[in-house]
Amino acid sequence: MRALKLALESSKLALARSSQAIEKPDNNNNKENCKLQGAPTNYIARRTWITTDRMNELRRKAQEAAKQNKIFTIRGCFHSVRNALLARGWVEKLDVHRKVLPLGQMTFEDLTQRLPKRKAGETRRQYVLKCERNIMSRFLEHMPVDFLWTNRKEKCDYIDQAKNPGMAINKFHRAPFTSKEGLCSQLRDFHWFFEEGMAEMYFPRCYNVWSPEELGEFVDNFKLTACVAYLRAMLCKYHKQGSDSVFSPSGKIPYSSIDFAYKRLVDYIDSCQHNDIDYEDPPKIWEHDWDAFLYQHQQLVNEDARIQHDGQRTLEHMVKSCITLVEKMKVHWPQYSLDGYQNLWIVKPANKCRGRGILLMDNLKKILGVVNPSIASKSRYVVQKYIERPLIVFQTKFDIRQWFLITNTQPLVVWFYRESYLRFSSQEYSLSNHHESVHLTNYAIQKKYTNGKRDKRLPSENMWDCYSFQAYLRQIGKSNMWLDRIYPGMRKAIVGTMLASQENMDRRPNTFELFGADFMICENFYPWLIEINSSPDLGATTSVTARMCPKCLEDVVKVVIDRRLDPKSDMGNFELAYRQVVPPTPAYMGLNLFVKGKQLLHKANHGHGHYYYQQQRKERSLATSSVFRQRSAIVPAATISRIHRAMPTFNATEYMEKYMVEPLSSSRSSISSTQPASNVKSTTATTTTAAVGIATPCPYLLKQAGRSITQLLSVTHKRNGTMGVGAGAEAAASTALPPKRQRSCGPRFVNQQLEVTDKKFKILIKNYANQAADNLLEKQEPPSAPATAPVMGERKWRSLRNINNNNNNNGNSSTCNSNTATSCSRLRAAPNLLDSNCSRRFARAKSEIESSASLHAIGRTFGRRSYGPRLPISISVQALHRGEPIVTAMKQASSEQLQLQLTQTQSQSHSQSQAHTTPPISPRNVTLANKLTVPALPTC
Ligand SMILES: Nc1ncnc2c1ncn2[C@@H]1O[C@H](COP(=O)(O)OP(=O)(O)OP(=O)(O)O)[C@@H](O)[C@H]1O
Repeated sequence: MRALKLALESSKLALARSSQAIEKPDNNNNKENCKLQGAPTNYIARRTWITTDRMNELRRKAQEAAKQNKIFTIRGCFHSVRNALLARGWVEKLDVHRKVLPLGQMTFEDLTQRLPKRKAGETRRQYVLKCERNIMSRFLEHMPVDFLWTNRKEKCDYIDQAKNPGMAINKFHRAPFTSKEGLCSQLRDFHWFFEEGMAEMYFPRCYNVWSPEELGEFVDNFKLTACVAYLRAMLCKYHKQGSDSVFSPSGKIPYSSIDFAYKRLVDYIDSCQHNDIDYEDPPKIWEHDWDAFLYQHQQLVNEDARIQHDGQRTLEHMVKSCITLVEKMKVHWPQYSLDGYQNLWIVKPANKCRGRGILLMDNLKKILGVVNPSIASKSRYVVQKYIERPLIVFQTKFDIRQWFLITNTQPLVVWFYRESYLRFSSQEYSLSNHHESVHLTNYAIQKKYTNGKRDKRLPSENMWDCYSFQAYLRQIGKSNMWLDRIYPGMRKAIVGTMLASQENMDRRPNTFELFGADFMICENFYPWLIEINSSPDLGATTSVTARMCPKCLEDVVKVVIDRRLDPKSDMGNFELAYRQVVPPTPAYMGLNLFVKGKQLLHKANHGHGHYYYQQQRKERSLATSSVFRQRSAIVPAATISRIHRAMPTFNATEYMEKYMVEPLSSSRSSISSTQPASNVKSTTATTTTAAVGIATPCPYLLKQAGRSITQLLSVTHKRNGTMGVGAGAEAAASTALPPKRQRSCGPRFVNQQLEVTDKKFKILIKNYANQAADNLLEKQEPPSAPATAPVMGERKWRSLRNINNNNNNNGNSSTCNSNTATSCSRLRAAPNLLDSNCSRRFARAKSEIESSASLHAIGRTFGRRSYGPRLPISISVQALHRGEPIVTAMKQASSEQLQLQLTQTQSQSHSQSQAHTTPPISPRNVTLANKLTVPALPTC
């Protein structure tokens, strides 16, 4: 700082000295002085206006500006900014004069030579002002700039700013949301930044398809969107044009396509409600099935083909089910409002602007051909869902350009401009014509086309300011929509984007930037963010922009300059949208906190750490290099996982399986082999058969046993009921768990059911008979036939199992079957028990988990499908409160406790077992039963 101050002092001294050089000859007449200084005679003759008086005046002005830190530089034609600054006493240092002359050697000639030439049409006054600005700028040659307005980012500017921290600059070095790619990745995790009423986001789902992972996600989403679109298109046609327009005995599209789409949506809803958590084998859909379906969708939507129907089946039931399903889908498909029937996507080059290279596509194969060509190409793309149902004004599409200003990133300060303007396309909106003149509304594209046949009320220059739009909204009876939905929606989206990107922006002070965001309005008047531009077009291209742009620039100066001096000064049309409150840092308590550690080296390293590291890096870079990606023709998920294999990963399930299941199964074998033969012999013939099963346990057997239990236990799925069209479709959404957060943003839905189930748990117990349990079972309980398996566990298990559908069963004694009737009545009679079955079961299940140290528990991520084998005993507890840790891993079973439990089980079951002809269902017992009924598997 001291050095910096010294440098500033010396440059100010130089400025004073240079002024002395001019002051000396000022005592005599101009001509002589100029001769003395070596200025040509005709020079003065030509420019009689440059008197030494005037020169001294300019010098004093420059000196004053330097003293007050009011030196600015503008790159580009931002006349409004220049004029606004000049009006505030600032002096411009032209960008061309970057330290041409050595410090302190400025002569009269230096100041007056090489002045700009007079342009044609320039008045004398304008020219004089221009020359004076030029001369003043020369006075300031060695002075640091205090305010830089530039239209391009240059490294040297940020170096200058580092030297002179007081310098304000109008560009952030890093603003990742300004590229399509950056915006997409910044908003990926937006849900972490959601703030009720402050930061909300409507951003059409978008994928950086150069990344194999996101490409896979896009493909999945494309397919699912096609399923939704197919059912919607079918229903829409059915209702509008009648069944004959959709169904026909000679239809090209097989009827099974409806079933196909229906099942995919049911699966999706199941997944959103976490009902798929214990699916062992999710249905495999082959690529050729998808290809066929996507083709059928195209046929239905674009070619007006019909669905084959023999007329024997009634359509009403199917249509009803589809309507119910689509309604349910709305809850779990946040971007439902922007989807249409065509499944249109917009493919954008990641780093281009002005609409260059943008394509509209609805064919998956073609999209993949563009974004993932077989020949390696440098261009990257993002694929975004096209808003098929935008709000259109007089049948014409438009978007809104909205300015906002960021004046600080840490803490975040966002200013929102109250005015905005609309940009119309030159042709009427149509989904059958995918031409850019219809669908891309940016000015750079539309200026290439003459306006087509459109409503006369539309502006010929294809622009409206927000006031005209508000007048239009009043005309159509939606006057409140601007203030209630559109304007606050845009504001929240901007704040949300900034919060999501804050960490990746510069932290430098005195930096601000004006951004231009593009929004599209949906039919329901919600604004959807399309893009944010870092250098918005501020040229006066139309009468609308000619009025608004200079005003906006002036207002920026008001916020950035005037507010520094007076916080209450006028801010023009800018309003403060967000000012982050930073919590105070707690006082330092004198704790000496430090992290101590040692570098971990790979075991097989043997001192070749660097080599090993290099190898790893090579593998990783190969796996992620574009060439590799191109070669690997990334479509199926399997390929993607192959690419990622090189990456170091940690799979908790695998880890636990490795360290917990294997020793268990091996010890299980040893236990079985050491089992006293007398036990086996003393039992009946059936039990002998069962004993064989026990004597030869294997992971396969255990897995099979576990699977059947899982299938039995996952009652909440009601999967069988929902698989077919119209069969119990309601059940799919009956399990009211919080829906999965979508990675792309959209409207937030409030579901009544979700609120109700906040306090519920769904507990699924899967018993894979762990070592201790087996031990006990084998020692204490004589192996019995499945028909005589103990009963006690059933009640317990049922209580756990039925927790989720308590709402339906509550108070309904018919749900208690003959086995549980006793327990139900007993529970009802007990005065201290909780009011409802639900709470009783919940309480019992919870206490059971808490008290049971013998159970292994494993927490699972929401919504992930489980493919791999499970732990010996696992409890999957879904805490319905989102974000709550699901289940913590519990310790290995203590054999005493298990023994105790099982002894109870046996004693109770023994008395009841005779009464039942069917085997009672209990997790533990079923496992045992499975083991017993499978005498010997070939794989064992
Ligand atoms: N998801 C979308 N749905 C509907 N229309 C869209 C979508 N994305 C973009 N558009 C249309 O395409 C136009 C150009 O899109 P975008 O702004 O992303 O491209 P660009 O090349 O960055 O243009 P510019 O640099 O002029 O802002 C938008 O003005 C809008 O009309």
